[in-house]
Amino acid sequence: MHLKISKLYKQFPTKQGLLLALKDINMHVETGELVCAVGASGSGKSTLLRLIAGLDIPTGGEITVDYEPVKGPGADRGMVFQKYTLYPWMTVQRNVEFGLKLQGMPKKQRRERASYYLDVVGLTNFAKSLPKELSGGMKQRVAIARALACQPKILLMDEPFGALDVQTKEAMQLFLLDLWKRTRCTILMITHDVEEAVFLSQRVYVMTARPGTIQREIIVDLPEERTYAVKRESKFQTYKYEITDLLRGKQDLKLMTV
Ligand SMILES: Nc1ncnc2c1ncn2[C@@H]1O[C@H](COP(=O)(O)OP(=O)(O)OP(=O)(O)O)[C@@H](O)[C@H]1O
Repeated sequence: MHLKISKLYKQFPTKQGLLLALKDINMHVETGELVCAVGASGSGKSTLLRLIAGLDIPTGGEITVDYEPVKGPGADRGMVFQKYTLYPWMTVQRNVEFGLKLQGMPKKQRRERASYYLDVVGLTNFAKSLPKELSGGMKQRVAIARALACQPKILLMDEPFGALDVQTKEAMQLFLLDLWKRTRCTILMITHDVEEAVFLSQRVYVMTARPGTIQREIIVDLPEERTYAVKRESKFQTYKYEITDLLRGKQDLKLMTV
């Protein structure tokens, strides 16, 4: 798998005129990587992910998956959003099967595939439950199982843990790292949480706002085996401060001009 984004621009028409949401974005994700794009509100993170997912069209530039230009949504890219997007009237099992049903997969095969991924996310015992019977973290695990069930080349995650409380969020980060290690899936995640980006990634793209650009690519040279203890290491803190300073840079400048 090779995701490549070249000279990507996105403009939106607004009442005040054209708004440049993304400017000259260049990035890539390779097979088996877990990469985060981190940025403040308005840096164009969601816009970027929507363009990669094929839910919107760029104003300029190109996105390719395995050298094929993205022209619309496709099963090769799985999405997990911040807000739970499960169908409340369907059981957990049916929710996970839904995408496979749309693809026309026969019933027996999709039952087996969904059961497999429910096991991967540790929710076999909740297959018959309704989403309302699950905690926030469990709902996100169902959403991840649903995306993985379609066996995408890359999982695109839009602030997946943003709506969770601090403890659940930390547990879900460890869950994601463990899942990534077991399945070796390729993940591009966007987040505004610097600590989350450093904790999860091998590489971090730092985005700044107005217009949204990639200010820096940072290779996170931390042990692959990450536990909470990593967060206390001075190297972890250095990455965190470096990224926070990059994000703060523009804000300080703005404050000085007010
Ligand atoms: N459909 C749209 N029409 C007009 N402007 C838009 C549209 N979508 C996004 N924008 C603008 O583009 C910029 C980037 O928005 P985007 O939601 O991608 O940022 P973000 O980094 O994901 O922010 P947040 O973390 O708050 O979700 C913002 O200024 C936003 O107002």
